[in-house]
Amino acid sequence: MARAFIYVLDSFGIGGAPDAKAYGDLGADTLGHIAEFCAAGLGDRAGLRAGPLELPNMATLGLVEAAKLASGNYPAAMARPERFLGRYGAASEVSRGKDTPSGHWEIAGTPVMFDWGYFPEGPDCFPRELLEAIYDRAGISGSLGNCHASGTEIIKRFGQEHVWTRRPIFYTSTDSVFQIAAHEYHFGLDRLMKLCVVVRELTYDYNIGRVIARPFTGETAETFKRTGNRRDFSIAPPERTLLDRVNEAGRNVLAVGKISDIFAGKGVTQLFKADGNEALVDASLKAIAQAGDGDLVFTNLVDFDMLYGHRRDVPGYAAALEAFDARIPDIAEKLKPGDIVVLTADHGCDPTWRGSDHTRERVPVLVFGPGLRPGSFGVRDSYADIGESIAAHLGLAAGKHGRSFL
Ligand SMILES: O=P(O)(O)O[C@H]1O[C@H](CO)[C@@H](O)[C@H]1O
Ligand SMILES: [Mn+2]
Ligand SMILES: [Mn+2]
Repeated sequence: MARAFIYVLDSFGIGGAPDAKAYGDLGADTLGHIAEFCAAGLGDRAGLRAGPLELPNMATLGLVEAAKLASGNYPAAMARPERFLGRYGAASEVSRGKDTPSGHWEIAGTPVMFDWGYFPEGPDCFPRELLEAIYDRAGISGSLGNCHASGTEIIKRFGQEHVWTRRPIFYTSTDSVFQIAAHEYHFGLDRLMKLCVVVRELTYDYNIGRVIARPFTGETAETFKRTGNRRDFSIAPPERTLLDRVNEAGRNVLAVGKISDIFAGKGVTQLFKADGNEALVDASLKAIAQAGDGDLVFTNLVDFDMLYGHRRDVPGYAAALEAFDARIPDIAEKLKPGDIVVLTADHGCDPTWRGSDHTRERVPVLVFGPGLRPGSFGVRDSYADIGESIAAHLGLAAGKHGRSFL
């Protein structure tokens, strides 16, 4: 029996990317800064959490050692275990984008060696001819926003006008994304999804990685709230990924959360949708219970990034890490001989950093399973080593990128 379970803690970087400076991210360190803030009493929030960051299970799997390998520093005030229950290391990203698809595809053995298209900073960031084509094809009279923005801020700013005019809110970020916020009832969820399909079609020529539907509810700037009905319309990965390779070998890929969207459905056998980290972990446990010999369960935990990293919310991020850490025994309990679990991340999103975008960082790679020999495999040059290690574990032929550390 050999099965593999990947959990991507979306945006859980551990600093130290060798090329961080080129991204304006020199010194960014998601874990390091959260630990530092918590140690200084800046991670407290009444009713949520207090004190130094405590991640006892991930620490036992090698997290603090991985952080030291990646950034040169131990995270502040975190306990350092003497014995480890997992194999650990850190990995740098070779893909040029510090975005979700680039990170996930590289984890799945397929780095992105081309440049994505981006929309420039400043007002009217979308080309006029693209907007005209969208209005024409979708039958809408115009749009609001049309700038770089944080998704929660922009619905506060334009939500009311959107409800009055029914014009969708268009915005982007330093990622290769075209995001569309619209009210679930006043605009309509189905209408938003159809609009995204049109925009997806029209943005292939601009080499845009994702069109993202960001539905929200509420009636005032104070009560507007994004819902769990977000959907990502991604372009397909440029080459076969680990998911296709598992699939072509006649095995199943069980995709939990955003994974299927991120891979444009390619190689996915079965989809498990859930909203929020807790429900996503529950869904992953169901997937694990169903997984057979040779199967892959691939889970994305989006809250770290969407609710806390982009929102620059240190206590929120710390509490979410602590909550996930407490679920690790639930995962460990489900393991059978021959199973391996990989905990990793797709990029950083340091909640102490300027702005609201992702940060270029190394990521932790924590591997555990019955009978797996503990110890360090050092800093890997590419996330692709993760995909190759899983491929080797599942008995698949070697791929084009990366080397197994198992
Ligand atoms: O600010 P919100 O809407 O959460 O957007 C963020 O989410 C996008 C996709 O993950 C990123 O590109 C960033 O813009
Ligand atoms: Mn991400
Ligand atoms: Mn993000």
